[in-house]
Amino acid sequence: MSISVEVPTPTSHSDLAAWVTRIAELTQPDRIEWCDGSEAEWTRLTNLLVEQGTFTRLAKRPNSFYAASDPSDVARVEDRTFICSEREEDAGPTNNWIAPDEMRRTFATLFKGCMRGRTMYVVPFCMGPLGGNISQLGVEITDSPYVVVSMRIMTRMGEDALRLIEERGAARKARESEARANEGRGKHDHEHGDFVKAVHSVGAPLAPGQADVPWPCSQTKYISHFPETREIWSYGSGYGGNALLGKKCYALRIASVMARDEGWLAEHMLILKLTPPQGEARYVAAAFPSACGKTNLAMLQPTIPGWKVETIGDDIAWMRFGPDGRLYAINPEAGFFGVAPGTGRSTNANAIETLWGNSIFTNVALTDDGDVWWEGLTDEPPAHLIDWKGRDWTPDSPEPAAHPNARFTTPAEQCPTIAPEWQDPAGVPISAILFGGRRATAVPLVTESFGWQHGVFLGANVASEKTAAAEGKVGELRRDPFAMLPFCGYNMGDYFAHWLEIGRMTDPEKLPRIYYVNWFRKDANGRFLWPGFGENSRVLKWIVDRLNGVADAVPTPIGNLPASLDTEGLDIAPEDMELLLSVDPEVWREEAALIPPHFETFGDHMPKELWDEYRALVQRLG
Ligand SMILES: Nc1nc2c(ncn2[C@@H]2O[C@H](COP(=O)(O)OP(=O)(O)OP(=O)(O)O)[C@@H](O)[C@H]2O)c(=O)[nH]1
Ligand SMILES: O=C([O-])CC(=O)C(=O)O
Ligand SMILES: [Mn+2]
Repeated sequence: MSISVEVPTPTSHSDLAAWVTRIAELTQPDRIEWCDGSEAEWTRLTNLLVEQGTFTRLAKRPNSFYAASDPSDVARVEDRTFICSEREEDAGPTNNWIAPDEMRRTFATLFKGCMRGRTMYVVPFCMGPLGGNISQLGVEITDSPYVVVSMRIMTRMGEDALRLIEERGAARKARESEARANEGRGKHDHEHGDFVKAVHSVGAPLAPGQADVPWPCSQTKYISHFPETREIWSYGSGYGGNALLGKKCYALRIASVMARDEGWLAEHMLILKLTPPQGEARYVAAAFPSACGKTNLAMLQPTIPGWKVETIGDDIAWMRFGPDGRLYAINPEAGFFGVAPGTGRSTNANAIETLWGNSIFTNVALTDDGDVWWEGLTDEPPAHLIDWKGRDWTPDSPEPAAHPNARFTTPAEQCPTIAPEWQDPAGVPISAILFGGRRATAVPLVTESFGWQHGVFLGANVASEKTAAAEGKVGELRRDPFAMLPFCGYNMGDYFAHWLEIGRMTDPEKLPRIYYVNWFRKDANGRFLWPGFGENSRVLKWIVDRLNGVADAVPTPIGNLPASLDTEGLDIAPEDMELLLSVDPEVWREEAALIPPHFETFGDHMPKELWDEYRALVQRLG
């Protein structure tokens, strides 16, 4: 195949140049641009997006934009997400699988000419601080300028990342020629190339003269991952979780495979720093399913006096053992792609402060004076809005003004609580790991695991009521082990085994302690029993006090519960508090009965240790 435009290849990295040329020949764009990540490029592309009608410039927020997606392209599409491993068994029972050869044949047709009439952007990026040991490199090719500007907020994108890819390439070449000189003595490592290759198209080629739409996308969607070759191919969607390929596709699905192979962890976790009034700062990581409170907890404003929370990350953590045998975490992202609805001054003032400018708002509502609004931003809605579907909206309108999965894209460095060490390439040492989900019943406010293996058992059993972050019915209870169900790039049974293996890689004393939390318990009338948000600091305090050996716990069949929680100044009925910190053996026998069918889906990939934990739980429940 040939292409009528010249393919610029301003790089010394020959594999990268060859790959870009190959993709251009396949997709046939009208123009090709290499992104440098500069301010000038941002200005040019945001202006272009305004001209095309994708963006509306916000009069009230500097350098900020409103975008409304096609109404069919608002969330991750889990049933169109594929792990294309060589063996179906390696994708496991929780992932959709298509054989890599078959997927490649499909893509050879689907991507053929799919960028006609559009510009193909080449976006080099780094996940994690530039040059850091835990950081990883990638290049996304995309035909969406919305994706380019979003990637500039969410990753370290452009010139610097390209230079790192070129340096890696040069270093590899030097290693290879040395190995050749030593004639096979320097045996080759299994090399995966110097960067992850990610191809994205909205799947909406334009015929000559055909007018574009504000949000091009396709009814045909594929979000595909090739774990063995560390490649990502995404077609048909412009929505963040499907299209910003550094995020879920790379930093979770591909990175989880790298982490399995290399002895580290790539997790759907926030990272926060907690400093008690007197005493040492602690770092905590927490995994909750999508739209279950990670961003909120990461930016929490403690209601207990003297305690301070600072933010390292709100969605993804990469953790590796440091030289001292402790687990160190980095946030591989540079921005927040957060749920807008429910974010307001009373729930997450720090997020609101972060959003002062330089931000993109997708599927929120537009105010008459050129600002954005969503349910929960203010107590009183404005008298008139343009809703996310572009219609006039008043408080009497039957539908919400913002889509429930409306999102903001904003630079992490703008967060008032961002920790000074958030970009430390060495990461921060993790003292505690929290799991949780939305559970209206049964699950206490906080439970401490008996140890690492029991903690892995708790993680493997995470269940949550479904949210709007993915297509499907909201509210249904589903298992979401480690909050990684949609994000684990390999067999989840093997993933559980990997977590157990991590626990054997260091001195048990140096491992983080594992907790299970639930902010979402409801009473018979459907009202949340726990006030949540800033009050969650009371739970964090108990956890830190436990780490420091100064708080008591009561053993129960499911784990250790607080003997008491600091509720000073909290307006909560004693009977509610009692329910929040209770374990009903009858209810838990029913809960336990749901575990075997869940574990059985993993067949002989399910580690024996977790079955042991199940049997021990049943025995404790009597
Ligand atoms: N009741 C209650 N709701 C909460 C609490 N914390 C967060 N939420 C709600 O959870 C929803 C989304 O939470 P986020 O923090 O944005 O979710 P996330 O886990 O970061 O989600 P992703 O970005 O999708 O991975 C919002 O509707 C919040 O109002 C809490 O402590 N109590
Ligand atoms: O990927 C997205 O669309 C946003 C996100 O964090 C999630 O769904 O967990
Ligand atoms: Mn997420």
